[in-house]
Amino acid sequence: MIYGTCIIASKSLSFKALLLRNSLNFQVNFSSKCFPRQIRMESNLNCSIEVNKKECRGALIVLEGLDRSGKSSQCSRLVSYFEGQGIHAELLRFPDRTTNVGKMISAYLTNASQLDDRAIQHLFSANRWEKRFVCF
Ligand SMILES: Cc1cn([C@H]2C[C@H](O)[C@@H](COP(=O)(O)O)O2)c(=O)[nH]c1=O
Repeated sequence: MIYGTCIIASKSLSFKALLLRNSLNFQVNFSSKCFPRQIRMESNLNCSIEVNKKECRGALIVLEGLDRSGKSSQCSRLVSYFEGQGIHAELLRFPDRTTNVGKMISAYLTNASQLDDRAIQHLFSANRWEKRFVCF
């Protein structure tokens, strides 16, 4: 059984995250203040992320939070943890400024270019589509 979790990272909430204890069989303590939300992704009783079976779809763990709330740091820690457990993990970050669309977003975010607010939101969406082969 594979579970995913969505964690809201916030500067104002205090917690100790218990991540997927039953299915992934590990516990992670986050140094920053986070609030765990929502759990289940998929039910396949023969599938455990611990054994990294090819037929498993894996778990998608999403960290959301305000700018500068520590999402990137916590993601890096999670990836390190998984790698230490011998579990393959990929870190995806959005916006991904390395792609063609990401470069346009980066220019917008650094005030190097001006874009309509609605147009930039479409670019954020397109930026995720650019990474679909990693995600699916
Ligand atoms: C991923 C994403 C980021 N953003 C904003 C939030 C941040 O201010 C900025 C990304 O900053 P960052 O690269 O330092 O994380 O882009 C959106 O407005 N929409 C989105 O979908």
